[in-house]
Amino acid sequence: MTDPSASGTPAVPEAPALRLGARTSPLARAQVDLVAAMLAAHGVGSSFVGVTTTGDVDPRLLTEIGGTGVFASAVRDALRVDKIDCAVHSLKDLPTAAEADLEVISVPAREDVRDVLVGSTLADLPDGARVGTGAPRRAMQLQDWARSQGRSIEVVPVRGNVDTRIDLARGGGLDAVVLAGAGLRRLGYLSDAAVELSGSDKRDTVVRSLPAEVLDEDLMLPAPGQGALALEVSRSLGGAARAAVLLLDDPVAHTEIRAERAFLATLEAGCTAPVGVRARVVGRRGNAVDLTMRAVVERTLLDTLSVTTKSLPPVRVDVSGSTTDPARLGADLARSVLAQLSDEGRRRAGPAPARHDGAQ
Ligand SMILES: NCc1[nH]cc(CCC(=O)O)c1CC(=O)O
Repeated sequence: MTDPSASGTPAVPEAPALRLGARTSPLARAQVDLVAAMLAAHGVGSSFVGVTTTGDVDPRLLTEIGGTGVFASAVRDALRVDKIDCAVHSLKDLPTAAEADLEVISVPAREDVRDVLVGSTLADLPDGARVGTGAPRRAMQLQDWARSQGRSIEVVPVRGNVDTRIDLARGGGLDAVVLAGAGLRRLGYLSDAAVELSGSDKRDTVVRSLPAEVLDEDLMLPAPGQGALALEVSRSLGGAARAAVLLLDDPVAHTEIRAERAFLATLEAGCTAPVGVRARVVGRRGNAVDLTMRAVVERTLLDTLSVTTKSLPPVRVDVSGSTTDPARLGADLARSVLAQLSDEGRRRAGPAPARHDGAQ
């Protein structure tokens, strides 16, 4: 990370020193450092401008603060008043609605998209284990896994930055917590070594000296956009500054998040919704990409379903195809979920039963 006074002359003299804005949490800082290093590799200097957001100072659960984008809005305001040239967001925290004056122009290569259980491996979780997460998506999938294994898990709502949550699994009364692997890796907290144990290949995964397990996507689909950064600028940003930010775009990551976010937007759900989805670019033919998509959605997503369905397994859907418009594939997949849910809702409500009893 370069500070403006220490950044010196950029290797490309005409390239601007970009002011990168983000939250001041350790993870947001690490993400800005990463972007600064990518820019530096292209000879572009940068500086960090920290922004305090409502999400950082409000101690309530994110699902209670309500609305989406509590982390993003203050950083966006810094773009609007020209305090920064480029916002560095965790893409999964960014609302899907487009902003009239701002645009995400670059999505760098994705970090690990998977979630990680920290504090215990799955196999070592005791029955009735207390597992901390504030994300309905993670709670839904943990409970679905427990149900399929004939085990029980108590999901405990938690929040706080990454360190706070890890500490809850270190004598904080919880057996484990679930965190995004991307955040843990960016902070340098996750070590994941292959070890040979009696001929079989196992992994010895450790997070800040606690046992951990990277959760397979079959068990835990990520949040839309998880593991990706969004580089957002003003629509009026031009010239060398815009060109420098565009250098960091990764077409594979950008394609995947277009499909995932279209899925979320079509469900009209936000970043705290019980929705997991993963799009994966598996090939490319001319203008078209081959995409596979899998998603999991809680059955209570539509109001037409009664809360008693909460104990039912979530809806799982998948699709694959060759497309020039990844957002359409994501939207189509969401519509198939909505059709399935409203069908079930109608069946559950049923036609009004004909009454022959006692009506004289
Ligand atoms: N909601 C907080 C948040 N936003 C982005 C990340 C991690 C980085 C990423 O997923 O890209 C995290 C922490 C977490 O979920 O454990």
